[in-house]
Amino acid sequence: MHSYSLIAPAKINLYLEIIGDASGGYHELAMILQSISLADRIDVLSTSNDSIRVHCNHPQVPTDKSNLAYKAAELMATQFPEAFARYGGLEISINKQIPVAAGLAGGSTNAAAVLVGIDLLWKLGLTQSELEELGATLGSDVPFCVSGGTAIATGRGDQLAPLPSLDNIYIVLAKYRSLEVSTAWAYKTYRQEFGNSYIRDTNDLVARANAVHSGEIVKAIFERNAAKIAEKLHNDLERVVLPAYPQVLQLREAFANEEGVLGTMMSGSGPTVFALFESEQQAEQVKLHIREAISDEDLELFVARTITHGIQVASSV
Ligand SMILES: C[C@](O)(CO)[C@H](O)COP(=O)(O)OP(=O)(O)OC[C@H]1O[C@@H](n2ccc(N)nc2=O)[C@H](O)[C@@H]1O
Ligand SMILES: Nc1ncnc2c1ncn2[C@@H]1O[C@H](COP(=O)(O)OP(=O)(O)OP(=O)(O)O)[C@@H](O)[C@H]1O
Repeated sequence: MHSYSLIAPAKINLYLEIIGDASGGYHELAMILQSISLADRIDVLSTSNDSIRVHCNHPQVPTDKSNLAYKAAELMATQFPEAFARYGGLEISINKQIPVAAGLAGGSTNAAAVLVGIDLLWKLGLTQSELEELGATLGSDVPFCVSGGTAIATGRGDQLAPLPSLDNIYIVLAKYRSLEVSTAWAYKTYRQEFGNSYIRDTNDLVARANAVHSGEIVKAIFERNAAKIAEKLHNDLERVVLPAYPQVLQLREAFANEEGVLGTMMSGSGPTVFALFESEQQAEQVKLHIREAISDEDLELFVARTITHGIQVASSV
């Protein structure tokens, strides 16, 4: 095989609680991550030269060494120099459907797809946990993007425990195209404003267990009860992003006033806001209403659904 075409799904955060400081300027988290059907397509191709090249159909995405997909390929070339020498260079094409800098792990899922694609292309036979470990060196969201589905993520977001998979909960996602929120800014501002309220002694296991409130949403996930899950959505980063970005707050309020919305929340560090629905029809209807209510061409709206997997192979040649 000389090329693999992969599907790289976005994620939403059903739950994000900041528990404390971790090392290296990161924060210790308790999260629930969920893969969704909104996805990019990544083609990974072996070439006869010895270089790595990235192409993307989206003008906002860099194609140089700063692209996370490039970094993933470079990491594999460094980790497996013999395979790199044997199989030659790599050409990576990104067909971007996931909005950029949106809090949906767009770059992270591209990197995860490149790790999976190169593993197959070079017949390395890496395990899922080996791929996740490599992914963690590229970014906190990358390990989840490899396996996907529904999972609890702790540590800096890279320690994963799978949850029962949630299929076919419908979602509307809303994002202003030109609005970007820096993830580093969101965490730094949270630390400055609320840092003294989280658990500092991270070795105190009882204090930590009491501090994490994710128990109820986890129970609702085990029951596969969409309405209960939607009631327990939570994201600590809303405390800094909503006051600083009135447009994100406006979207949160717009969804909250719509009929059929089970629950609404900002994803990750934003600025995407999502809402959950029992049916596709309700989701489509609310998408239409929001489009009418906020007649701004900068607003992007998508209907998606929860899915049970991360990176998947679409085809190989
Ligand atoms: C907001 C989320 O998307 C929620 O899933 C993630 O926590 C962020 O994941 P990511 O974009 O893959 O993050 P990284 O590329 O690892 O880190 C970007 C920046 O976010 C901050 N960061 C990230 C993760 C974490 N647990 N604590 C942090 O403080 C750090 O300042 C870091 O420099
Ligand atoms: N493959 C990629 N796809 C999208 N953006 C990329 C990629 N590689 C690098 N970037 C850069 O990373 C920045 C963040 O984009 P990305 O779409 O990954 O954010 P995000 O969805 O907020 O990620 P997360 O939810 O993991 O914090 C962009 O502004 C872009 O310049």
